[in-house]
This record gives sequence, structure tokens and C-alpha cells, in this order.
Amino acid sequence: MAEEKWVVMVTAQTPTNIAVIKYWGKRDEVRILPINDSISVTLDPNHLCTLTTVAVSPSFDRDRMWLNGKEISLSGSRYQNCLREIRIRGNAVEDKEKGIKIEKKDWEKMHLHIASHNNFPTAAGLASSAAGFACLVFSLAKLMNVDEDASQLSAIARQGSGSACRSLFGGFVKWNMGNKEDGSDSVAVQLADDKHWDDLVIIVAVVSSREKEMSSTSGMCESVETSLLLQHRVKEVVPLRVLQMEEAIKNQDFTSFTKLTCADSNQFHAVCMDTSPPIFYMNDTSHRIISLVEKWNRSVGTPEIAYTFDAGPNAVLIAKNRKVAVELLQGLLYCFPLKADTDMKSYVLGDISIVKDAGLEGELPQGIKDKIGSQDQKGEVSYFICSRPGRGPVVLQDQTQALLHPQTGLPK
Ligand SMILES: Nc1ncnc2c1ncn2[C@@H]1O[C@H](COP(=O)(O)OP(=O)(O)OP(=O)(O)O)[C@@H](O)[C@H]1O
Ligand SMILES: C[C@@](O)(CCOP(=O)(O)OP(=O)(O)O)CC(=O)O
Repeated sequence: MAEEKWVVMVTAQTPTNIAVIKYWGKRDEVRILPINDSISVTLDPNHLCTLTTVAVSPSFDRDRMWLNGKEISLSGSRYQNCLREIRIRGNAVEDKEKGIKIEKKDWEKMHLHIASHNNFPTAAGLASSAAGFACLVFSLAKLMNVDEDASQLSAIARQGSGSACRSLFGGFVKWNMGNKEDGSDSVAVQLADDKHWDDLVIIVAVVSSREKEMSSTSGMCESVETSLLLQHRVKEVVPLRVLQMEEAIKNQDFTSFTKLTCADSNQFHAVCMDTSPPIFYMNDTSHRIISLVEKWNRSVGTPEIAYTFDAGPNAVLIAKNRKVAVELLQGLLYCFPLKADTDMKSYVLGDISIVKDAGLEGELPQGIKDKIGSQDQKGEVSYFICSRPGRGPVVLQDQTQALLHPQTGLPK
């Protein structure tokens, strides 16, 4: 086999996700088993996604990975656990035309090349680890002809990063915490697909942050050790909230969805403050965005915008429909105006058709001014991304999109 020179590759695209009922705290740090169920919305991969090409060849002498063009080490336990679990499940692959035959037992000893690219900033609080590990596991499963469904694959992605298990599905996704010690029942399931509630528009405000934040992994570990509020949350709050959120999603009940989403984000950040020493993920700009949305919803009477923040200052705003999203973007650009040295193309990314609808010339209509209230504090937003609920992982058939060279298996 060492003489052979063929390379077999698969390229896949996987979305990121934002939790509306947060995962915060593990009962098993190695297997990555959570202390509560969580629920997320998958974001449209056209706006935020990971692209990963995986390749196998008898000519590769070791496993190698390139992330955003730079070689990185695969020696960390999270990568190793994912690679081991997926290799165990590999099946025979045969391409008679090209004379390629890989037996089930070969996967153990054959080496892999992996190249991955995030179309958004890595490790900037935009859940790159979620899209990244989900894409790694999904593309390897396709390459190795693994015969498992998306939920079973989610249990492997979970071992790369907990939130990654939810990126194996599009639409609305629940991660069941499970209760088995081996974690086999700690899997993600789809609650509804991306077409189910496609009125929703998601606007991410990427907020400038000067300080280096504490990672989710360490932050949640400290909360488990020190926060009494987290214990109360897990026992008394989340179980009921998860049921209510499932109902809200099923019935497209935006009022209930918003109340639950905002309350859960706020409680998660309260848990962070209840941690010793306290953890502050949000900053003044995040707080300013919360008060803008709260004022807006109060002035309208029934909620039109939900907000949620992960372990960082970036705001994820979910608008009830496109009309609200257009007005919201107008309000946001009024409060966080474009700086002289930037242009709109680099200030609003993603589905920019919303910018066109917003017609940003001239005065902000009084109706929107009334909704956002007086906004005289300072704050900084680096840029906005307009998106919507999106689909789950897909294999890309177009070989020109592969990140590895089809003959050498090295980055293009
Ligand atoms: N495309 C990818 N493929 C595989 N692993 C990735 C990929 N992108 C990111 N990762 C892994 O995730 C790590 C970044 O995770 P981290 O939790 O620090 O940031 P994040 O997920 O972008 O932000 P946050 O968790 O705060 O939302 C990277 O160092 C890398 O190990
Ligand atoms: C606040 C969160 O985004 C926390 C995500 O934590 P990670 O999944 O990044 O943590 P690890 O499992 O240690 O990799 C909430 C959520 O996504 O549910």
C-alpha cells in the first residue's frame, strides 16, 4: 500500500449555532457531559460557517491539520478523542474505477490531512469551535463511510466542544444532557428544521472588546465549583424553561420565545457574576444594546426582538420578521454609526439586502427614534452580520471548493 499515491477527499460545510437556552457547566470534563439540556438556533451557513476538507492517502505519514491556512497541532485531547471515535466507526470504502480499496481495519493506521477555514473570525466569541468540530466530525464520517445518524455523530462532535453537537442539525436543536455515564445518550436532536420558522432574522453585533476573556471551558468549570445560582438554575429553572421553549418554537410564539431567550441569557450572565471570582463577559456596549431592545419591546407592547449573549460581549439579536429587522438595523446604525474610515460593505456583512431595504440615507424616522429611546451613551460595534435560521451540514460536490490539493493532499 505504501507505493500507492491516490488521495481520497471529502469537503463539507457546517453552520455555527447560538444557544437560546444556554449550556453552562459540565458533569464530566473529559467526555464533555453537561449539567443541563440546552436549545439553539442554527445560523445560515451562507453567513457564518466552517468549510473543512479531509483527505486520506497511503502516502501520508502522519495526521496533520491546517486551520485558516496555518498548520496546528492535533495532539490536544479534544482532537484526539474525535479522531479516535470516528476511526472506530469507519467502514470499507471502494472506488473500482480508480482502483482504490480501503478496508474497515485500515482506518486505524491510515493517516489524515485536514484543512479547515472559518468564514468569520476564529476564537472571537462567534462559536468557531462549534462549527469547527461539527464540520470535522461530519466530513470525516463521510470520508470513512460511517453509518451513523446525525444524533450519533453529535455525540462525537460533543467531545470536541460541547456546543458543537448542536451544529450537526439545521433549524432549532436540542442537546439532551442524557444521564448515562458513558455519554451515549448526551446527543443533539432536531426540534424543527430551518423552514419551520423562517420569518426570523438574526443580526449579530460584533462588539469590540479590549480585554481577553476567560474561555467558556474554564469559565463554566469555575461556575460549577463556586456558583450557588448555577445549582438553582440547573435544578429549578432550566427543566421548565426547556419545555416552554420547545412549545414556543413549535407554535412560533415569538412573545414566549423572546421572554425565555432574554431571561436565559440574563441568568447565564448572572451565574457568571455569581462565580468566584466573578466573570464579566458583557461590556458597556452589550448593556447598551440590551437596554435598547428592552425599550423597543416595551414601547411596542408585544416583543419584537430577542437578545442573547454567549461568553463574550457580542449581541445576537433575533427579530420577529424582516420588517422589524430592517427597522432594527436602522436603529442600530443610528446608535452605532459607521466611522469615517469604514464603508458600509465592511460594516454590515451577511444578508446585505436588509441594508438596501433599510435605505440608510437621511434622518432616522421618528417612529424608530421613539422605540430606541434616548441613546446618548458611547459604545463600539466592530461590525454587524445579518443572518437567519439555516440548514445543517452538507457535503460540497464541487471539487474546486476543496481546501486540499487533489493530487498531493496538501493545502492549496
Ligand atoms: N474550523 C475549525 N476546525 C477545527 N477546530 C476549530 C475550528 N475553528 C476553531 N476550532 C477550535 O476551536 C478553538 C476556538 O474555540 P474558542 O471556544 O476559544 O473560540 P470560539 O468558539 O470562536 O468562541 P466562543 O466559544 O467564545 O464562542 C480553536 O483554537 C480551535 O481549537
Ligand atoms: C456560553 C455558551 O456558548 C457556552 C459554550 O461552551 P463551549 O461549547 O465552547 O464549551 P466546551 O464544551 O468546554 O468546548 C453557551 C452555549 O453555547 O450553549
